[in-house]
Amino acid sequence: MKIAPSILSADIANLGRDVKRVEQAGADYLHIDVMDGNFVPNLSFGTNVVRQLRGQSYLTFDVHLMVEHPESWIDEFAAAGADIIGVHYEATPHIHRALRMIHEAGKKAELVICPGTSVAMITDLLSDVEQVLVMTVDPGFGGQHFLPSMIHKIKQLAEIKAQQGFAYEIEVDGGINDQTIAQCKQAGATIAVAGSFVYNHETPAIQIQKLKAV
Ligand SMILES: O=C(CO)[C@@H](O)[C@H](O)COP(=O)(O)O
Ligand SMILES: [Fe+2]
Repeated sequence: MKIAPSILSADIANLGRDVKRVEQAGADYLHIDVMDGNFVPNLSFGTNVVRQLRGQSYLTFDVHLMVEHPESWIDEFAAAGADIIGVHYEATPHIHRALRMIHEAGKKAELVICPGTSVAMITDLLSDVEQVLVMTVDPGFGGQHFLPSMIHKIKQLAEIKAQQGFAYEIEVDGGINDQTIAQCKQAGATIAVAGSFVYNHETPAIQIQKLKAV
């Protein structure tokens, strides 16, 4: 599986150093959580953080937009250096337009679903995305417990992918550690985001190796 450390749990006063640490440890993506205080009850990073880190890292930037009306932000995050832009199904009545805008900006489109959204709601969109992100916690905070009841969605997405011949990656985000990642992998997930498991440890590289070993 690809590993995408989430900088939400990094030491923000030493963000550049913490990004280098996971880059050198073999991380595949860098997961950047963008929160607007409306769609989720928290604030995090803006375009300036993406732009500054872009100058320092060759990792694929996986930008998870937890903002209302993500259409207003797609071009700005694309210009700042995002490689993959994730938009929540629940964040806009015009999700198809948002996904199209990501492609028009030359980036990979990711569709994200909250725990309360079923796969049935997004089947008409699956041919239009490079990545689907199944939230395995309620979005907004790091360090929450994994919701095992989300596993069936990963299985459903993996089945549809095989049946229809789609190539989307299946990403999981929230409460991922060296135990829960195994369940996700078995269900068909191909990318795992991990924040607190990686960064709430004095040696993030050891944590990444543990995840990669699964
Ligand atoms: O999108 C989010 C939270 O809303 C995540 O990307 C978190 O950053 C994951 O943190 P952990 O659950 O791995 O600590
Ligand atoms: Fe995230």
